[in-house]
Amino acid sequence: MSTQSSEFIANDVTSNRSNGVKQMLVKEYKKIGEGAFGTVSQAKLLDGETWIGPFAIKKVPAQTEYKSRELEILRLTNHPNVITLEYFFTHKSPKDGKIYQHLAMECLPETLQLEIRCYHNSMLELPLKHIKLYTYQIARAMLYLHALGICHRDIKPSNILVDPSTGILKICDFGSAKKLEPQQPSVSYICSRYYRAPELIVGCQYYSTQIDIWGLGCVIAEMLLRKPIFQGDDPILQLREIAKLLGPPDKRFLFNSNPKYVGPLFSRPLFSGKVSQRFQKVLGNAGEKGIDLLMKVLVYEPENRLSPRRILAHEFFDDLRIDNKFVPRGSPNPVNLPKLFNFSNFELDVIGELIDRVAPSH
Ligand SMILES: Nc1ncnc2c1ncn2[C@@H]1O[C@H](COP(=O)(O)OP(=O)(O)OP(=O)(O)O)[C@@H](O)[C@H]1O
Repeated sequence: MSTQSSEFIANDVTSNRSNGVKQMLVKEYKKIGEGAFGTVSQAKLLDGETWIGPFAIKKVPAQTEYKSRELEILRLTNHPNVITLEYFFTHKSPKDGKIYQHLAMECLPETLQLEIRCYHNSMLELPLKHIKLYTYQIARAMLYLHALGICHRDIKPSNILVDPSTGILKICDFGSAKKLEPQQPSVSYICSRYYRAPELIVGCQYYSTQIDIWGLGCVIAEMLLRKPIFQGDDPILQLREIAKLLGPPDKRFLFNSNPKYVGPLFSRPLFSGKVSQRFQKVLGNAGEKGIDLLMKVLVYEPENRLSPRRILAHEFFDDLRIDNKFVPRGSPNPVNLPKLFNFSNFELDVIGELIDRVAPSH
C-alpha cells in the first residue's frame, strides 16, 4: 500500500468513549486498505499537545443510509474481539469536495488473510493451536454480536484482524452488518461469494445470524487449507462447490430457504462414500475434534449449525483450556495466550450452563 501522507484539521472529532467533541490535527501517513466504498489509512491525531494513535481511519462517503449503520453498530459494541471505535468525525475532501465520514479505530498489524498467505507462501501449515486460538476468538465475537441481534454479514479472512505476536484477534468491517429483526426480510445479495451461506446463494431473505456461522466454517477450512474451501466461479457454481463436500442439498432446505428458487438442484451425488469420509479426505489436518466441529458448522440447514456458545464449548478448544501457551509465528519462545475467558456478565448469561465446558476447570 502507498505511503502518501496528508495532514488536515478536523473540527468535530467525537470521542466514542466520552462523547466529547474537539478539534484535532489528523496526520494520515500510510494507506492500509482499499475497499469497495472507501479507504483505510494509518493515522495519528494531535490532541492538544499530544500525538495519539496509531489509529486505522476508515473513510467512507457520508450520508449514505447503507454505510451509516457501521458507525451505529460500532458505537453500540464493546468486546475484546470486536474492533474498537475510538473517534469519529466528518471532513470535506479537498480532492472532490465531498463529505466523508471518518472512523478512527484501534489498529492491528495484520489481517487473517495476510497471515494465511504468509504460511501459504512458505509452504507451511498453520499450527493447529493458532487455528484453535483464532477460531475461538471469532466465535466469541459472534456470541456477543449475535446476542445483540447483530449479524456481521461479511465474514472472511480480510475482515478479521490479528496480532500474530500476541495472538489477539478482532473482527472488523461492519459496513455490511445489520441488526436482524425477526420476520423482517433482508437482502440476500450480501457477503463475499466464497463465504456465502447456502441459503443466501438460493436467495433466502429471512435468514438469521447463522449465516455468520457458515462464514466461520469457511474461515476455519481456509486456515487448514491455506486457500478458500468453496471457490465457485459464479453464485450457482458456488453451490456446486459446497455440494462437493456436503453432498446435495435436500429439497426441503431449498424450499425453506426460498420457495421460488428455480436454479439447479445438484441433486446427484458428486462423490462416492460417506460425507464424513469426504470431510476426512479434504480437511483431515483438523484432527478428529476439528472434523467433528466442521461437520457441525458447515451444515445446510442454518438451524442445525452449532450456535456460538456450543462452538465455544466444543472439545476442539480443550487445548486452549488446558495449556495457556502458544508459540507466535517467527518467535522461538512460547508466550501466554491472550485472555480468552474474561467473560462479561452479558456473555456469561448467554453461555449459561455451558460455562463449565467453556471455561477451564482451574
Ligand atoms: N482497525 C484496523 N487495523 C488495521 N487494518 C485495518 C483496520 N480496519 C481495516 N483495516 C484494513 O483495511 C482493509 C479494508 O477495511 P474494511 O474491510 O473495513 O473496508 P471496506 O471498504 O469495507 O473493504 P471491503 O470492501 O474490501 O470489505 C482491511 O482488510 C484491513 O486490511
